[in-house]
Amino acid sequence: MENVPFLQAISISKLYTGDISSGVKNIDLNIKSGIITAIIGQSGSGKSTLLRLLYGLLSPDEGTVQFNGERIWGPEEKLIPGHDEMKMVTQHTDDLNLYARVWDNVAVMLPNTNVKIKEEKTDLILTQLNMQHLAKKRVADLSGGEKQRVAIARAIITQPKILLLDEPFNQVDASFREGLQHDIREIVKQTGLTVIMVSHDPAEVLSMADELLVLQDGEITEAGHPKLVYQTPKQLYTASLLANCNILSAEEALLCGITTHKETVVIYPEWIRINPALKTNNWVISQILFKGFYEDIILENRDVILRIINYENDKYKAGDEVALEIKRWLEY
Ligand SMILES: Nc1ncnc2c1ncn2[C@@H]1O[C@H](COP(=O)(O)OP(=O)(O)OP(=O)(O)O)[C@@H](O)[C@H]1O
Repeated sequence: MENVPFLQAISISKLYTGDISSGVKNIDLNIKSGIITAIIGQSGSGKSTLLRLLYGLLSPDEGTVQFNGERIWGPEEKLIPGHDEMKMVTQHTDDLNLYARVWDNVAVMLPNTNVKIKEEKTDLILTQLNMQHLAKKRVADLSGGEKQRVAIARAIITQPKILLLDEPFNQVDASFREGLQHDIREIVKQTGLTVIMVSHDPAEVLSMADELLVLQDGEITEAGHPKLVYQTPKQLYTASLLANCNILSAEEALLCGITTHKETVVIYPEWIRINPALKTNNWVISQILFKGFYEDIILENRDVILRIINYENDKYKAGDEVALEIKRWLEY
């Protein structure tokens, strides 16, 4: 079939108990195949609801979801909710057999028709997810992050067309999270798997996603490549979700030399630098926070506070008076 959208939501709405402030509203969506689409939004913005609607775990009140042109039926219409060609992993790993080995927990997802293929595929997926060393361990003896890897391996081994991830890295500590994110990206690249992930972690969605959807109060308010959405967010909501930005009123922005007719000015920390060549030393460093290979510097000018990133550690100290160069800003 040519030109049939891969996964499409057509004007779907789902309101819980008739409450118009919960759920999702009138969402039109085209998920492209073979890429990672990330959905980001504040807590309660409807991310999980949207994911469950796409998977068929919830029925929309209005609209339809179509996968390869066929309607996805919700739990009211289907005995076993969900879709055969999709797998969903959440932060709960309840369906793992705690007392069985990791290898068996993964292998059990495949049929017994060809034991050799079953063994090869299980070994392959454990290698792809860098967990061969865990193969013989009991799931009960694993850390939260390792259990999460097992859940992802179980989902991927059946070769679904779509993998839905609902905050799957929450249990995984920061040092292992990046490894797992990298492994999933590699699998997407190698196999053409389509991933739809929900997260509230900007670093995660910016580094993993090919396409970013921003959800606000149950509606998609922005969509696009993460770099584009980050650099030129259309809404203040998006900027404050994605960046730890400085938000100033128009009056406060005057202290940065910015004149605007809009209400609010947003300056990302990396758009500001201390420039010793400028002689207007009207900002005072109030705090320097050591962050490893960089520092967060907090500056004050009257009642206005700015946070900037400085990669030249130890060049400045609290109390220094400095001049700032603002390279870019956004107005709302
Ligand atoms: N089963 C339910 N019954 C009633 N209200 C619900 C139900 N599930 C979710 N909601 C409400 O719908 C809104 C969206 O919830 P949802 O879980 O989709 O948001 P979310 O963006 O995934 O939030 P979080 O990041 O906190 O997980 C919230 O206001 C939530 O309280």
